[in-house]
Amino acid sequence: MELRTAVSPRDVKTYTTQRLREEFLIQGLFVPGEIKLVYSHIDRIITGSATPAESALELTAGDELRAKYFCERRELGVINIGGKGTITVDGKVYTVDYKEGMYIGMGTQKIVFESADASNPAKFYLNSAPAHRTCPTVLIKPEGTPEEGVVIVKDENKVELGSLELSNHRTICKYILPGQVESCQLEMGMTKLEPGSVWNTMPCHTHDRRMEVYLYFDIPEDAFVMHYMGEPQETRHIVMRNEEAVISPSWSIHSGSGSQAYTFIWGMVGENQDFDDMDGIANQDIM
Ligand SMILES: O=C(O)C(=O)C[C@H](O)C(=O)CO
Ligand SMILES: [Zn+2]
Repeated sequence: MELRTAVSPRDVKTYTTQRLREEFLIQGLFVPGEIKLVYSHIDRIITGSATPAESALELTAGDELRAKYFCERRELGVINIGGKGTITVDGKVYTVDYKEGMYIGMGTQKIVFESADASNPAKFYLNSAPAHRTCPTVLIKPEGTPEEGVVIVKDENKVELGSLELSNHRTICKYILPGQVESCQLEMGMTKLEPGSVWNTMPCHTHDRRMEVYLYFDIPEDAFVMHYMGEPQETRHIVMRNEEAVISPSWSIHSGSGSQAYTFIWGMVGENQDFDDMDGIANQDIM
């Protein structure tokens, strides 16, 4: 498991492009046959991927957690951005299709990822946070019919924002947050830019109560997203390619503009679970 330490905004504003990328950018996700995990000291979020190919992949704690199993003291959010797969949770098999997700509660001992078709592997994106109690494990579907152990994202948690005129027309789909799926601190969801729109999270905001990680995807090889970070008056950028993630400290803005429309998954952990608890920054005030 790769370890990333916490950083001060006083230092970050002196960083070069390369240093910013070393500190905040997560590359190399979704390698077939591999689990990749990045442990950040910032609210102790773990960001990663499980991409089972010919054989199953089991999520293990690794030495870094000093735990008997990964979820001994942790909760886990998963969203699949690849082909159909299964996640076996303490022996119960869940089929998780493209853009479906799971919340896996603290205390789960055995988590195994498999793809239905090794030639079109599942790409399970993972966000994990320390947990203090066990919340129910559920499969999360953006659409469909509720059933035992399966939660459908409510219409109220599919929020259309922005406009084509402002180049930020997008839909936020909230998978894990209070009133949708119960968790200890993790919030997770997906935002899709409409064709012709390129800006996410603009006007931008910070929320010192929570850190955030973005995974950008649905980006063609010759396209990119300019991710903006930093204190509102000390903005910096990181050039992001397809299926790359970026760690956003709680003091940092986190916005992006792409060379064309894209989709991203956001995950937050920290002091509260109030999605709307944001400190907006007027466009006139960023530098
Ligand atoms: O495009 C957006 O706006 C978002 O998706 C905002 C993120 O969900 C976020 O930053 C929540 O704090
Ligand atoms: Zn945010």
